[in-house]
Amino acid sequence: MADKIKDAKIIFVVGGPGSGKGTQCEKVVAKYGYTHLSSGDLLRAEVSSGSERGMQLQAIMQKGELVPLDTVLDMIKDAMIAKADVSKGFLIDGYPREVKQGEEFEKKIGAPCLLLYIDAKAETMVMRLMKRGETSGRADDNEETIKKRLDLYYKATEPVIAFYESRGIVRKIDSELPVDEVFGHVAKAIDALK
Ligand SMILES: Nc1ccn([C@@H]2O[C@H](COP(=O)(O)OP(=O)(O)OP(=O)(O)O)[C@@H](O)[C@H]2O)c(=O)n1
Ligand SMILES: Nc1nc2c(ncn2[C@@H]2O[C@H](COP(=O)(O)OP(=O)(O)O)[C@@H](O)[C@H]2O)c(=O)[nH]1
Ligand SMILES: [Mg+2]
Repeated sequence: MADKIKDAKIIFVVGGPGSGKGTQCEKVVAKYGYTHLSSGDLLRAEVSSGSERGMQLQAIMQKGELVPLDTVLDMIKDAMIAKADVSKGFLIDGYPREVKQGEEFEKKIGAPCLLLYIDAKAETMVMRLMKRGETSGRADDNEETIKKRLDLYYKATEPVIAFYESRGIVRKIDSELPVDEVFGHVAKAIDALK
């Protein structure tokens, strides 16, 4: 299976909750035709299915905690295999959430060629999420859960960026700018890939 995906580019999209990962990924899909896999969306789809597993996931997500590593990784892997024949590249959005998740991904699937670090200030992220919460219907877009997601991001996910920085594949993107300007920088990072 892993050989099928071997030649496709793998891009990790990492940033805090509400930093704009999903927004930028959509634009990358439109311009480059890459496959966007949001780990959060995959989990929410499982929740919507009403399965037993979905109900367990919902309880974890509502608290802003991390779902067990194997669960998310299996979902990502299955989604990648399903697209392997047609995809030139994969945007892995919202994963890895902790260094261990990155290590397991590489063991089971492959190495990323780029990590897009979507960076916004904490207060910006909170503001965006509160706004998104007015219409998103997401059980975790509320003040209390947002705070927990942010705390966990700084504690568990930021170390992921340092881990890949030592490999020279991190591109830090200032996500305080207007969406199209942010995308300009994202596109530059992708164009630089060979
Ligand atoms: N690799 C992942 C991705 C998501 N989650 C769970 O799913 C929730 C929502 O994830 P996601 O959609 O990625 O949300 P955020 O990054 O917080 O924000 P977003 O839409 O806003 O990217 C997380 O809080 C977490 O409980 C997880 O455990 N592990
Ligand atoms: N002003 C501004 N808002 C943004 C930008 N990017 C995303 N948003 C808004 O911020 C919210 C969170 O964005 P989203 O892409 O869902 O972030 P994610 O949680 O990182 O996936 C959404 O409501 C977006 O409309 C940006 O560059 N500028
Ligand atoms: Mg998102």
